[in-house]
Amino acid sequence: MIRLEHVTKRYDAGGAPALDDVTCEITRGEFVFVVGTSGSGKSTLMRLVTREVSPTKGSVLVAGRDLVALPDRQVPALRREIGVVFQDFRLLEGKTVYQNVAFVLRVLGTKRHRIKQLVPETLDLVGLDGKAGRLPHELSGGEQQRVAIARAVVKKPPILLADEPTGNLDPETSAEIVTVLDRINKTGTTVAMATHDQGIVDDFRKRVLELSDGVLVRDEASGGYTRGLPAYDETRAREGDA
Ligand SMILES: Nc1ncnc2c1ncn2[C@@H]1O[C@H](COP(=O)(O)OP(=O)(O)OP(=O)(O)O)[C@@H](O)[C@H]1O
Repeated sequence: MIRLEHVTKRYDAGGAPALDDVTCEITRGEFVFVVGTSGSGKSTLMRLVTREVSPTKGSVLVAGRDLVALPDRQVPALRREIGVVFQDFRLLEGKTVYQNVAFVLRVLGTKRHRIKQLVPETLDLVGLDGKAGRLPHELSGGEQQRVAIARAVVKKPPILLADEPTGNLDPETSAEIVTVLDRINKTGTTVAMATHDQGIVDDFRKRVLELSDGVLVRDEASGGYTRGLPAYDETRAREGDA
């Protein structure tokens, strides 16, 4: 679904690379945390996937497209396949929750009856049923982030990128937001979430990609598990039954 091959990104010619020879693959349906200290390259990785920036070297493949070769006129079609959530919720302040989410579909030219179906369904998915008529300033931070998530996924994109989505939230609300992302992942959406929050990474055992000064230094399932372990567990369970 997302593949980076030997990707180097330099914003300034001759400067230190924001990403340095990164190769990784996120397959369809995965949920991956992208971790690393501030400035390690997490946002750059996300921006490469949406083609906000292009690699200095290497290739980026997203949903079957080679983004280096992709003509500019096809970038909007690429972005229709990707929902994005940020740390600051970026809601339209004068519009209600419903209008914020419906706006995306209006821009895409979705038929009115379909909008009337999709918006409530999506508000329900993110746990905002009953809040459709509220304005953003009448919501808590966690609720505002749920609106932003609803807006990102209402067009049913196969990929959801979340860049520090819990950066402005307390630990309990952060866990609720990641639970919402996990629920969306379980509907089949591939999710990549950049975070500094070690507590979240520890609590939600997912694959972790760790960047350090632009270098991919870790790529593993969280909690010390390897991706082979579930099969081993099944064997143990059978032995336990016998
Ligand atoms: N538009 C830009 N122009 C120049 N340098 C940039 C630009 N964007 C990012 N950088 C640099 O690239 C490096 C990686 O930045 P990036 O934003 O990808 O890191 P990050 O891990 O997302 O950090 P944070 O957690 O603080 O958001 C940093 O050294 C940063 O200063």
